[in-house]
Amino acid sequence: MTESTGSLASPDRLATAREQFLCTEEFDSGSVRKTILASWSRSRTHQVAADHVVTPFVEDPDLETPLLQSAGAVLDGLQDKLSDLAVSVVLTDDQALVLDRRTEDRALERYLDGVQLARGFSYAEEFVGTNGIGTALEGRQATAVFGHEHYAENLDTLACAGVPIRHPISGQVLGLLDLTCWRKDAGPLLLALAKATAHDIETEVTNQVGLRELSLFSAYLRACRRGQGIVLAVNNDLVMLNDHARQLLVPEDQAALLARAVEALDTQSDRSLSMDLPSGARARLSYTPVSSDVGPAGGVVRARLLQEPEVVAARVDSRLPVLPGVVGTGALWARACHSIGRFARDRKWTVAEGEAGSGKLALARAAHSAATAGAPCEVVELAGGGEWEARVREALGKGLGSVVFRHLDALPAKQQRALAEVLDEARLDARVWGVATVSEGRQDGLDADLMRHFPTSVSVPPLRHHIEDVRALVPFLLAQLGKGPLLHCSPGALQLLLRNEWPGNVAQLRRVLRTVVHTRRAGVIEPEDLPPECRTVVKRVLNPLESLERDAIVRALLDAEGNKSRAAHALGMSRATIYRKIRDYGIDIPS
Ligand SMILES: Nc1ncnc2c1ncn2[C@@H]1O[C@H](COP(=O)(O)OP(=O)(O)OP(=O)(O)O)[C@@H](O)[C@H]1O
Repeated sequence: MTESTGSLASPDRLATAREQFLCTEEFDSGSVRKTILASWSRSRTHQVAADHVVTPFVEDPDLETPLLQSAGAVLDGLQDKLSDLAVSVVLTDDQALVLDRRTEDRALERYLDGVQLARGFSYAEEFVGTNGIGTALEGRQATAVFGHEHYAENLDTLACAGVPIRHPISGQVLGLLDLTCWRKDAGPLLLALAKATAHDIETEVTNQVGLRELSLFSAYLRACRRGQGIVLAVNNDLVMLNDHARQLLVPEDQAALLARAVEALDTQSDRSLSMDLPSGARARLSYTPVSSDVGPAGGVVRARLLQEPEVVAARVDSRLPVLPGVVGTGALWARACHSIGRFARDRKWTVAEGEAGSGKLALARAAHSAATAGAPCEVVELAGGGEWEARVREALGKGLGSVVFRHLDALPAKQQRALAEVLDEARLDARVWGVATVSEGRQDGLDADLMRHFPTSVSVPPLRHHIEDVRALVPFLLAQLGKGPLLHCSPGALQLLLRNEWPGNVAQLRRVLRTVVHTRRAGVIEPEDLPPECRTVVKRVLNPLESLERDAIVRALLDAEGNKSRAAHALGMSRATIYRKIRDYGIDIPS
């Protein structure tokens, strides 16, 4: 629904009402349309300047988006038709960042440059106040703003009509089409033309989505025809599963495989990996990205179950106690505990593979304690070179207990062969259990002779794949840090911890809690006690310089109660820079 523009008051009445609103005086609210009045109030809350436009600038906006590709031909056509008129055609992303602007009229073009309605600038309502772009996106509906209805004074000679563009399947707003002209030339046709153009772009998006999905579907069918295995195809809007996937995988396994496939979408490269599934199956996956004439279309995963069928059938009961010294009942974590516990009991040498800090060593120790309490557990660190051979011989020489070969993948190829020889010579019997920890995705590159000694493997899930275990990990780790019954988390703080991606896994959570216990020794941990990294949602591990910068921005934003301009000022940064960095670091602080 769009509010009628027939109810527009005369420019003078509107100008007076705006002046009075800005001076917080009594004014004739009947002369201002409801949507505009609501937007003026929001603009005031955002403390937008009413006498000029200063808005964030992004130097290199992403111009490779599907929306821009779909809109190109439509914008070219409209630009041709409007070539004799003083009308500017603007396309923004869903955050009101201007991606494209076409203006044939030189005077209008100069004016728009002056008010920063140009590529790379944001026209979000929180920066510019009431305007056809930001206000339409805020209300998620077609909106025209005429003359003095604009919040910022120097937009009052303009009229603009913005129409959100939606994804044909998900309905998600992808961006916005705006037409801007001089106020004196504007009429109801402006909004009608903007709506028709946005509709044409949506039709193009539909065609292109169709092309992408057709490419994905063809790749999926090719993979299905190639064999009897499990095949899944995914993109951000769509999931396809073949019959084998439905018959061989229980729903939890399907969900775990899909989660892996969706993560792989970001990489756009072929990948092969093995993973344990919640049901007890172990699967070997190969992921192939699919592209189409109009860009990336998604990816196809082919999977093969490696585990014996009877083992697959043995489901893990998540109510069973986990191993000693570790906590968590999330399906994938429980699966890893179950497998490694069984391998330790059966003395089957094992590789524990997983991301840094995910708990590989903790699991190895726990499995050792469960299987052979009282016997020694020797951990031999293989990263960083050094005299590992003597330590390995000494550990094996005890002839019982467990030996953890930590960071086995850090050993150069030649030394991996040397280790295989040491293990051959040792002629160990079933009293010794060996377990090696390796980084995610590195198992395949290990020396084949060495791998003969490690016939089984376990994937240790990253914390984000059993995030529910944060609830159990927090009290457990606090107790380890000596604060057991003294400290606990408030629901708000726990919520923040549960929302984090934890690229550094449990080790990162432990580090965070260690920081917290330095400042709060007893009582309740509140959100403000948590360090800045808990306010961000970022999927990669930041380097030290990036972490420092992120922390400084989070602190400045907290000090400024979420006000980005004040935070930017305090840090001596431009608003454009802080705006970009907030996006890059996934910082989430409500104003
Ligand atoms: N489920 C768990 N329950 C209790 N503590 C855990 C759990 N998972 C991990 N931890 C703790 O998290 C920290 C990191 O775990 P650990 O050292 O085992 O990780 P890792 O995968 O071996 O790391 P890296 O590959 O970096 O050496 C340790 O303090 C460990 O005790």
